[in-house]
Amino acid sequence: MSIAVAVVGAAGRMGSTVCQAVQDADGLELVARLDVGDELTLATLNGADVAVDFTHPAVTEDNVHALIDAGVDVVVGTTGWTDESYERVREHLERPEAAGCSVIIAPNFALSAVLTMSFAAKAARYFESAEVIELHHPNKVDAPSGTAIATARGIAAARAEAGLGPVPDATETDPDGARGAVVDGVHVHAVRLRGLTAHEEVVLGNPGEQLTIRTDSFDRASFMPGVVLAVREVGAREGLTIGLDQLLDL
Ligand SMILES: NC(=O)C1=CN([C@@H]2O[C@H](COP(=O)(O)OP(=O)(O)OC[C@H]3O[C@@H](n4cnc5c(N)ncnc54)[C@H](O)[C@@H]3O)[C@@H](O)[C@H]2O)C=CC1
Ligand SMILES: O=C(O)C1=N[C@H](C(=O)O)C[C@H](O)C1
Repeated sequence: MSIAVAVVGAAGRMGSTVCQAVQDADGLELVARLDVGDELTLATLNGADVAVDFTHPAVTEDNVHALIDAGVDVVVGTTGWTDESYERVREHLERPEAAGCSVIIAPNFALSAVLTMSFAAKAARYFESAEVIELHHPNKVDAPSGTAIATARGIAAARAEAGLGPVPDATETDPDGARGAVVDGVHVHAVRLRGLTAHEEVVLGNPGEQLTIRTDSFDRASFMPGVVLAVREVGAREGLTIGLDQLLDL
């Protein structure tokens, strides 16, 4: 039996690519293409088992709650999630009327990006310094990227677990924010450049040495195997899953 899939944000860069990937995937059937202005109801979802959301950070949480209310499993690639918004989804999924629904939210579905996050967290405890540089197309609406935030948080957690203190940094004056955003103590720098798609570099430093871990998504095709895997797996999971790494044997 095939899995019926609705795509929310279907007219966008990712949504349109996901529609094609679903149509090309064995055992998946595209039953609805929804975009801004469409309601998310049983009728518009057109019998979907799973809805995939690639929309906008300002609307994705509301979409997920509406999709759970409509009784479908949800796969989310949209960024902008916080501990608080994750918690609200978790609580929603625990309500009796949401029984049987599950949600996967991943800041990045590309294997190279998922491995970059994993390798960076593994390496972090061995280095005094760690910074994240993300580089994206100039149409991206949010900065830093969801992937960079997740990477920085993974590095920070590993450093804390290893008992490392703050990264060394003698900066005394930085009126214009040249040192970038600071996510859990890790500096994150965002580049927006015509010609790029989605890229990230993690730089880790010790006296006399540097480790660079880099991921490059040259094409949105890079995200599709991860999205299709999540669509296939979401029905077998319970509650909220955060990150594609949870579906891989890393
Ligand atoms: N997790 C991952 O692997 C990836 C995540 N992303 C994220 O996906 C999101 C979308 O990125 P793009 O496709 O590049 O953006 P986009 O701007 O090309 O597409 C977004 C689409 O969502 C639609 N939309 C906006 N509000 C809506 C609403 N309330 N209901 C339904 N549709 C609505 C827009 O009309 C548009 O068609 C961003 O947050 C981006 O960071 C992007 C690439 C990979
Ligand atoms: O907007 C994008 O393009 C991307 N967004 C995600 C993010 O913010 O991490 C994933 C990937 O970097 C592409």
